[in-house]
Amino acid sequence: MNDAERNSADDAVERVLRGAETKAGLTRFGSDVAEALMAPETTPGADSDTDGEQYDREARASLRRVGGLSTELEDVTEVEYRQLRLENVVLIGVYSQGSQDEAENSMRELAALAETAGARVLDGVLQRRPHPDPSTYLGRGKVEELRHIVASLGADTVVADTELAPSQRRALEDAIKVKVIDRTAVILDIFSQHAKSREGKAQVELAQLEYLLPRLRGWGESMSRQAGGQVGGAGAGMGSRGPGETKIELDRRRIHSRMAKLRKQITAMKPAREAKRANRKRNAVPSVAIAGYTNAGKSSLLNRITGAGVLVENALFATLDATVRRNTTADGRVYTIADTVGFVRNLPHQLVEAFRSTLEEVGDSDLIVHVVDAAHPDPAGQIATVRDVIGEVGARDIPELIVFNKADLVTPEERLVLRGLEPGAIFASARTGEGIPEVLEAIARMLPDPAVEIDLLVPYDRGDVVSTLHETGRVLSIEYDEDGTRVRALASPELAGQLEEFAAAAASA
Ligand SMILES: Nc1nc2c(ncn2[C@@H]2O[C@H](COP(=O)(O)OP(=O)(O)OP(=O)(O)O)[C@@H](O)[C@H]2O)c(=O)[nH]1
Ligand SMILES: [Mg+2]
Repeated sequence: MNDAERNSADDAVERVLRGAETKAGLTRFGSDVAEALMAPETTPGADSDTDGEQYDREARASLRRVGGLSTELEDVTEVEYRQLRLENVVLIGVYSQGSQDEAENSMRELAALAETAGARVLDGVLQRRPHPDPSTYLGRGKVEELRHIVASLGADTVVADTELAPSQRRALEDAIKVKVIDRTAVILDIFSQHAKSREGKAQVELAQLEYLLPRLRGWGESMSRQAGGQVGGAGAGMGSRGPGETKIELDRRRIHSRMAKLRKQITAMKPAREAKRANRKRNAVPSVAIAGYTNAGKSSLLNRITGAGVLVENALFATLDATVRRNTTADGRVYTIADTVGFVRNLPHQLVEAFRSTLEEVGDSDLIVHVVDAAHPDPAGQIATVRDVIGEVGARDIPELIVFNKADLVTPEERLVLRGLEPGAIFASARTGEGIPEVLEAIARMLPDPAVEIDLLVPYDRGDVVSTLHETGRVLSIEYDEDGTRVRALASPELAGQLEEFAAAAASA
């Protein structure tokens, strides 16, 4: 291990921490973090432009690209940045007997994820075996095949469809000679590009560091192995406390302290969120949460419904922060409607916390509009995944309205199948507007009614009371008397309490 190597390793961790602090949106797993994760000898910069085979490890390591590049990039716009960082990837997956369809769907989803992250997918390779190989993920023979595929396509990155153990990743990189990342890294990368709120950014950075930590150890092992080799048997004590080891300790401490700081920040943000929610509860405005699998068209549907300018992208995970809008039913009742982050199968456990803020929105809602992509190859699987997660956040008892979106893309036969799957569902298209009136009608019908029935006599100069009832209660009848407006309505207990004087007036009139 030479000085240049040590310095650039230094820079990599430096960049992760600094990049995430200053520009969370630009911290990419495909680049900065992955570089930090990588054993120095397998950095693509060392291999891609030269024939790495000609050099021994140490020589190649000395060709390794050093950190300056990413600092230069910090000034360019995100679009340019993403173009510059476009990677050419090959996907790999392992599936066991009898679940080929599922494996292929999972690969398609991984391809969509990779594209969302800004990569170009060149190919995908699936291997059928009972379990992934513990040392190289794919079996030995397939690894060799993969090496040829990667070389002939000119791919620079391989993405595995599950989470790889740090040692598997290293072994694969050694064999294939390009960067290897896993599904979790891709999702983290997307999250870091899309998190917009302070809380979202903090949650994502925390998840990134959590992911980084055990892999840092893997990296440390490879470094101390090298150090041990250099020092030899006589200096075993020194070798085991070599520079690499100390550096890892230092990085680990810095990461731990950064994580502690982030956790504190996140805890501090929670009260603000809860206050906001409590406020909504106090006003007794019913809330609707739009939930569903990623890319189902939730944001598009919300746009159609409310004309809200929520970001829509043909990319998974376009939405990372809950977006709440206000809407009214045809009969004038006000409700809030919130967009949420898309669900994904096998959500990496580090990311569950990053989802919490939007999942809470779902758990606290009065109605869940569950949007399903009608054109997806496996709608039943998607519905099941979403319902599982809904159950996990304690929202199982909340009424659910299934909307098959993208109805413009399905044939009448496919509709029949979907109808059989979910007889109560509504077919809609955020693109053509089909079914949107039915969705609005169903929301109005399924919103909970306020619980208390009240009779009021409201003086004519208190028109505000009548409009409040229209907005937050349900007006059953209305008559105009000479001494005021007589209203029979359903209202929340809170509102009924506030309007007691008018109830008394009605009773004594
Ligand atoms: N053909 C068709 N495409 C649609 C329809 N609704 C949405 N889309 C497309 O589907 C893609 C995803 O839409 P979004 O609204 O971003 O999906 P989302 O569920 O909010 O996705 P995330 O926020 O990433 O979870 C976009 O390319 C939309 O244009 C539809 O009714 N028909
Ligand atoms: Mg969205």
